[in-house]
Amino acid sequence: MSFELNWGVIGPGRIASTFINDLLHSHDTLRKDVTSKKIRHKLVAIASSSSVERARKFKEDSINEASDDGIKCYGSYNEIFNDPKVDILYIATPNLNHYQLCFDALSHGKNVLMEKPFTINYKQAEILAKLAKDKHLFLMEAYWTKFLPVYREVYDLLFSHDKSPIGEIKRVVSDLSFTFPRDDPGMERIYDPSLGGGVTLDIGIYSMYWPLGFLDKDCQLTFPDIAASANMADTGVDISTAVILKYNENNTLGIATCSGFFDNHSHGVVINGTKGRIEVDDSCVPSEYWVYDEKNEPLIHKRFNYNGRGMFFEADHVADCLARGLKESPLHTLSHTIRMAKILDTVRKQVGTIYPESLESTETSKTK
Ligand SMILES: NC(=O)C1=CN([C@@H]2O[C@H](COP(=O)(O)OP(=O)(O)OC[C@H]3O[C@@H](n4cnc5c(N)ncnc54)[C@H](OP(=O)(O)O)[C@@H]3O)[C@@H](O)[C@H]2O)C=CC1
Ligand SMILES: O=C1OC[C@@H](O)[C@H](O)[C@H]1O
Repeated sequence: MSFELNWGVIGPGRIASTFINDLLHSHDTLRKDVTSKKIRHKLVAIASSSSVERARKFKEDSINEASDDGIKCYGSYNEIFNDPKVDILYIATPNLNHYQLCFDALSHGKNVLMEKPFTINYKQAEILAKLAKDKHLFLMEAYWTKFLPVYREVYDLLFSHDKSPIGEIKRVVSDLSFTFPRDDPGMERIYDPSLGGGVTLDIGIYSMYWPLGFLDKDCQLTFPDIAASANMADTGVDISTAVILKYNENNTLGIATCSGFFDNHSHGVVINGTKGRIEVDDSCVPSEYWVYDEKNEPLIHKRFNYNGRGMFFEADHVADCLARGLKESPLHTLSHTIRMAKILDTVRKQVGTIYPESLESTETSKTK
């Protein structure tokens, strides 16, 4: 029996277009549940807050005709919350309204895949997690990196065997940096504090998730000591940031950096152990990893190629969770999301990225 998941999209912009293209049009053989027809994804509705024409344009641009089985287009977000055909909403708006939209979606009984950063702050993240639990709905932060084959294999190498090939993990160093041109209109969401800008919430989250995921994988350790510092943009948000996370219980260090000043072409992640190290090419979209022993001898080198961006790994995982009746991903739990939200709050406080009170608020109003 095939499980069909009916998706609705809120925020028909850049990343939503990539996600939908992956979801519907990638037939990669690594998508075992899709190629075997165990799960089937369907897009049933798209909502734009600007106009119904914008939703229609998104449909025309992102979806081939074969996938258009009567997709509804709405000119307001509120309408999609009330569409009974929608099983799960993928919310892909800029950071500023993540909390409000997710709150409304859950309140209307919809499961949610919420783009990163999950919320503006920790308090909002906690409220959403509790709401999903109270309403028995599925909720996951769209930290898609965690579902890519490189992340999964490295994780399994380190934690699913009797012996890790690099001994005890002692340090994780990671970076994610891109050139974010100050005057490019598409960069508004990075520079504008009223849109929840700053590199910490935009890309720092990717580099910080490696230390969190590998040094405190089950979020069981005491919250780490954090020291953060940043270069600031003239708009008052951080644009190049360094964070140290010190875990006292297992005596480990995470060093996570991110910058909007340059593209980092060097390896994005190094996991140092007592008997070797693992390097990963990129902290956001990893496609390759290397394992070395303590004498710097190469042990493993593996590269993955697939068709599409790879956001389908996350989407297929979500479908599998829903098919199994799960309300939370076992791989990317809400504890991870809430822990990360607390780390992000701490970093922002230390570096001085301040948002308007309206963004930080946990009060909700009705979405139009
Ligand atoms: N997983 C990943 O790899 C990536 C994730 N992201 C995340 O996805 C989210 C969206 O990013 P991106 O797609 O680049 O965003 P866009 O700037 O393309 O905006 C997405 C859509 O959000 C809607 N929107 C709602 N409110 C606003 C507002 N106040 N200002 C502007 N647009 C608004 C607009 O659609 P309409 O008006 O029609 O409703 C817009 O098209 C961000 O939170 C970002 O962090 C971004 C890039 C990559
Ligand atoms: O999530 C993201 O990943 C890729 C970056 O280019 C983008 O700014 C960010 O939002």
